[in-house]
Amino acid sequence: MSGQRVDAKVVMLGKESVGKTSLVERFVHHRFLVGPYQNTIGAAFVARQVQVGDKVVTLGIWDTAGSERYEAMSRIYYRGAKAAIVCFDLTDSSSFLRVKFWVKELQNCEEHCKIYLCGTKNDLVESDRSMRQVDYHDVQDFADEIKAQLFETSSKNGCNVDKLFEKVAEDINNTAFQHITEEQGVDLGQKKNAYFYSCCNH
Ligand SMILES: Nc1nc2c(ncn2[C@@H]2O[C@H](COP(=O)(O)OP(=O)(O)OP(=O)(O)O)[C@@H](O)[C@H]2O)c(=O)[nH]1
Repeated sequence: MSGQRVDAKVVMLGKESVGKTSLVERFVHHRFLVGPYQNTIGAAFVARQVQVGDKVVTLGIWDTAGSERYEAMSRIYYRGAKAAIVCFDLTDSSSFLRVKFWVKELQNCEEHCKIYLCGTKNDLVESDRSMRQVDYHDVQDFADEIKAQLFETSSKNGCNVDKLFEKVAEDINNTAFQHITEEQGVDLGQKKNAYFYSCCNH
């Protein structure tokens, strides 16, 4: 396996303005863009390599438009995805309702796509706890129910952003390795647990 490359499609989903583009910007370009909010039209693609042990995993990331106007198009982008990062804004309860819609879609149409829940704009709730509109326990219960991993991130200060994408790459690499090993008749006996990454400050 040494030196083998693994390429995988990753899709960003979630209501408009939850911060999908900002997450990708932070991860790929290590920056947070300030200025007037510009909604994504259709989708944008970017690729970044992540080192996982001695392997390189290339994540091909589709950043979809959150506006319901583009909903039908988003379906095109999650087709064949190995991972979906389903985002919600910790300061907007309606964005978490939208998460449930996307999770149902993925469960019905892309059963092999691994789901990651991502609560965004953690910096806002860290600076003022009254801004939190999405209860942590509700999300964790939902994540457990769908066997998803949960992250709370801030693209503004970078909290947990690399961890999220690195975990995606690691899981993709493990799955690819598991497939190869299973083809070779070896049982890895792996069991993955849902878990949660809280804020960096804790
Ligand atoms: N404070 C704070 N603001 C954020 C964060 N992430 C995004 N924002 C802001 O939220 C707004 C929307 O961010 P985008 O990344 O464009 O959201 P999006 O989900 O890609 O939006 P669509 O393209 O419409 O689907 C922008 O004004 C960002 O600056 C964050 O971590 N912290």
